[in-house]
Amino acid sequence: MSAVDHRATLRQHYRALRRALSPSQQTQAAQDVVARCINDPTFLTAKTIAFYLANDGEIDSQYLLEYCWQQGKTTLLPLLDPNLPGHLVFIEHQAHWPLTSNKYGIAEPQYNTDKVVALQAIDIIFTPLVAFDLQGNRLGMGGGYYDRTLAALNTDRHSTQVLGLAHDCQQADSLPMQAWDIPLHGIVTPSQIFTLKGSV
Ligand SMILES: Nc1nc2c(c(=O)[nH]1)N(C=O)[C@@H](CNc1ccc(C(=O)N[C@@H](CCC(=O)O)C(=O)O)cc1)CN2
Ligand SMILES: Nc1ncnc2c1ncn2[C@@H]1O[C@H](COP(=O)(O)OP(=O)(O)OP(=O)(O)O)[C@@H](O)[C@H]1O
Repeated sequence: MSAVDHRATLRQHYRALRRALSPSQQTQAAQDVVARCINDPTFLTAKTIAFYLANDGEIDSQYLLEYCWQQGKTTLLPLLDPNLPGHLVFIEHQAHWPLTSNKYGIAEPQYNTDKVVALQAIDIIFTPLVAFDLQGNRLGMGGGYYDRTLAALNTDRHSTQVLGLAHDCQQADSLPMQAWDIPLHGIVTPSQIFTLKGSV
């Protein structure tokens, strides 16, 4: 089986696992993630945090987002970059600000250059993922959006922490790595926070 086929098979497997979670399991998982984060020093000191709006059984970051609103943090959501196909921009989003649906049916903020935040100015980027391993490999939906966008962090000096947010059932023993993959600094699941080698 080619590497691409293998990734496609893995995607199907882990997407089915997360979609099989019941609404009450999803709610519990989303609440547990808040409990894990609110004692974490990286999270506590972060002022600007990028989230995503859950799709396809992904762990829901809405409670964590709402907690950040209460704490007065600057919260961001990804938007498919209208100027650079295949890339994301991170846009400020606060309670009740309008959202529209993108081509995948995922809600996203409206494009507004005044609200775009540069990658290096973000303290934590929570990424959605299909599967992760403890080497920091991330298997996403296959669009390459996060890898292309986060590639800028490979070269620049920065303190941005890229953290996967995932259900425990999305943990794989070992995922195939691609040359362009951007390793995660950590992974937050309902049961624990994994801090990986190389993070600050
Ligand atoms: N919640 C969330 N937001 C996100 C991402 C994500 O993975 N999750 N993305 C992470 O990069 C970007 C969008 N990437 C995506 C890539 C593929 C599909 C997807 O559903 N593909 C379908 C086919 C959909 C179609 O073409 O109409 C599929 O593979 O079944 C969704 C999002 C930006 N926003
Ligand atoms: N830095 C990059 N530069 C150019 N192309 C890239 C880059 N990163 C990824 N790609 C392209 O994107 C395609 C999808 O990549 P990959 O399967 O790793 O996506 P993914 O991480 O699963 O998706 P996503 O980040 O959207 O959740 C790859 O076939 C690759 O050609």
